[in-house]
Amino acid sequence: MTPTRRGLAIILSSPSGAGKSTMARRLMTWDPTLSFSVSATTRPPRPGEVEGRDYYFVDRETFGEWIMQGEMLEHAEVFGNHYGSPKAPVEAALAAGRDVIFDIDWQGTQQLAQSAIRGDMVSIFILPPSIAELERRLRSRGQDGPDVIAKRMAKSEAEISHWAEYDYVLVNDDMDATEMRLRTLLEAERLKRGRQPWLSGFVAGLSEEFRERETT
Ligand SMILES: Nc1nc2c(ncn2[C@@H]2O[C@H](COP(=O)(O)OP(=O)(O)O)[C@@H](O)[C@H]2O)c(=O)[nH]1
Ligand SMILES: Nc1ncnc2c1ncn2[C@@H]1O[C@H](COP(=O)(O)OP(=O)(O)O)[C@@H](O)[C@H]1O
Repeated sequence: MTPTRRGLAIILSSPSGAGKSTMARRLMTWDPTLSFSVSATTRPPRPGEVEGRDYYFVDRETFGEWIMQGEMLEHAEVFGNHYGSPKAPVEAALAAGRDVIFDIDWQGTQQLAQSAIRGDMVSIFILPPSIAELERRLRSRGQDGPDVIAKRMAKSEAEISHWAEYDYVLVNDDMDATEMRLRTLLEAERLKRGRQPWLSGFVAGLSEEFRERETT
């Protein structure tokens, strides 16, 4: 069956540690039809990260080749490593009508806003409730050493300075509340673009209920 609509690109950005990966995971549990754009990176895997699920971990040479071959939708250097979104899986998902979540920085977001998918994208910036809490979250994640954490904290002000370039900005104070805000936002964006396939079935059910009332 030919899909009637293209999928929506949903961009999540934030300073490191504000909670965007957590929110991306929660949204995908809530709506399993969401697809995740698995980025390629030259940074080493963290404990527990899985190749092909969290990232494609590649060396600099391979990363450079992918760019040369035009296989990246966007790419950027962040914290001294290269990161980029492989084009083919994203295009396949969007063409099949699946919405795709991106966990990328402001540089990648700017590039996507100039790309062919710009008409079908919504960008969301996630702020921490405070800088002290941001640092606490980076430490409590327990996956980076003090030098890496210091580097990320040092870059967070510059990352935050791009907040106004996004369609929406959320403060991630309470996890459940932030997830609910994201769900509402996504539902509203889908509705706005006629992307709520379940609704026609739901309204058909209401009509059925009317008919049943008329006959009783
Ligand atoms: N432009 C771009 N940025 C990315 C991509 N993948 C990850 N990033 C960003 O790179 C930064 C570092 O990511 P990561 O090393 O996973 O650290 P974390 O943000 O602390 O979990 C974050 O701001 C990510 O959003 C990508 O494919 N493209
Ligand atoms: N609202 C929140 N309150 C408390 N801790 C949070 C909240 N959101 C995320 N965290 C925790 O903060 C840490 C960093 O979150 P993560 O999603 O990895 O951030 P990012 O992907 O933005 O770097 C994780 O340990 C996560 O469980």
